[in-house]
Amino acid sequence: MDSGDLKIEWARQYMPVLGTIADRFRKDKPFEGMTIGMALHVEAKTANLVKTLAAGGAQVFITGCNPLSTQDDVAQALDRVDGVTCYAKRGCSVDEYYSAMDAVLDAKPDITIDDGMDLIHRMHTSRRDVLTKIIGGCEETTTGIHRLRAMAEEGKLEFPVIAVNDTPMKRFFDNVHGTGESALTAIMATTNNLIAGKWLVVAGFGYCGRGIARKASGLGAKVIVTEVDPRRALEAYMEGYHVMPMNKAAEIGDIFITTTGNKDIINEQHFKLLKDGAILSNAGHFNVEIDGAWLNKNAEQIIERDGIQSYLINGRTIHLLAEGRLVNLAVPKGMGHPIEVMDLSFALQALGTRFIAEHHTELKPGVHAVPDSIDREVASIKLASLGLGIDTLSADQEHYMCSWDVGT
Ligand SMILES: NC(=O)c1ccc[n+]([C@@H]2O[C@H](COP(=O)([O-])OP(=O)(O)OC[C@H]3O[C@@H](n4cnc5c(N)ncnc54)[C@H](O)[C@@H]3O)[C@@H](O)[C@H]2O)c1
Repeated sequence: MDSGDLKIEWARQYMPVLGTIADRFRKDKPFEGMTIGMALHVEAKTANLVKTLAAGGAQVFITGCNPLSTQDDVAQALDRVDGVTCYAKRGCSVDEYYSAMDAVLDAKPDITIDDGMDLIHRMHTSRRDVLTKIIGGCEETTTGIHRLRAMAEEGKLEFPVIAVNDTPMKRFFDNVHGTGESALTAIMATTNNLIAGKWLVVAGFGYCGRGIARKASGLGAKVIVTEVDPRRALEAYMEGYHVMPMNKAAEIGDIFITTTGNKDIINEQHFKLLKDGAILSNAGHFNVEIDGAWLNKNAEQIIERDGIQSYLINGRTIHLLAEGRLVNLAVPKGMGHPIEVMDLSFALQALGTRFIAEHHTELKPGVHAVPDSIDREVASIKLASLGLGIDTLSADQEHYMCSWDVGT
């Protein structure tokens, strides 16, 4: 086994839910004769999802969904798996990135699996030739769902897509615990900085921001939250965090993590306020949350280290991690989410893909929720793998929960 195979095998040991589903797929072959096109972060956990779909009879074609998140040894190991072709390469140019997407689309997929909606966007613009065969898709992340909903509202989305991100089993674990732990792990591994005692600014108190704030606070950071939603800002305040606008936080923060899914969160006006040595990072999907283009254009000097660009501005140095791309995956030491978390998210992807394969004729073009039965099934398999039991509702309790006639 080479390093890529060893990484995939390491992850497999901690993915009992996906393992259970792979055993079922091996028996039932739900994707026999189908082609699945994927654009996901190509690393060891994703490789196990790909192998699960191939075990179900699919021909799988995959590329990356970010130029910096591919692990080349894993991509090569995946390409050697029967029924799998992998085009991903770390550090590819933008042209190479889209050529690899086109190579996936050349395979004429029946089903797509995206993280950020780049495949689906391409199919609806420059690659409309592949729309004739497609039966549906699955989307992994918040930003991809935002884009899909915007498309659907304009009547532009031409096939059904399952919003894997929007289920409790994804948001409560992947976004909260996955992004929370892995963003901080990546920052610590890249900078070798102490978190304890630092002012750590979290922009956006959504699912990801909550996880980052909670875990940073557990490590001893003094957490500042910036928000635009008054309810979420109040929630952050009640959790014990400092709440303020970014132009105030910019003067105080030592480490910044943006996770809004929005653009220009830290921009020119904030760069001018930052302390010398401030560390900026992004955990949102696209590299638009921190205005790196302004820094590249206006810095008096730029020093490149592995995963860190340091910019000299007005006599102060500002450090940007991973070019502002999602820090937990794009820094050289970024491992992405912990394996156990992706076991749940990818179990949802695998069962969502099967749902599309079996029910696409009943689904209209648009964004569809993951059926609640699938979400519960993933939770139940995970609980069983942990050896944990829970109670069940009695018939009397079920009746009580659905009735209105019993009062005080
Ligand atoms: N790094 C990862 O591995 C990973 C994992 C999951 C999701 N994501 C990405 O992280 C981003 C956030 O996801 P989420 O599930 O937490 O979304 P969410 O919608 O739950 O939270 C986003 C929050 O940002 C706030 N916000 C928007 N604009 C803002 C601004 N200008 N200033 C301050 N706050 C602002 C919103 O009010 C909201 O509370 C998305 O881009 C998503 O795709 C990344």
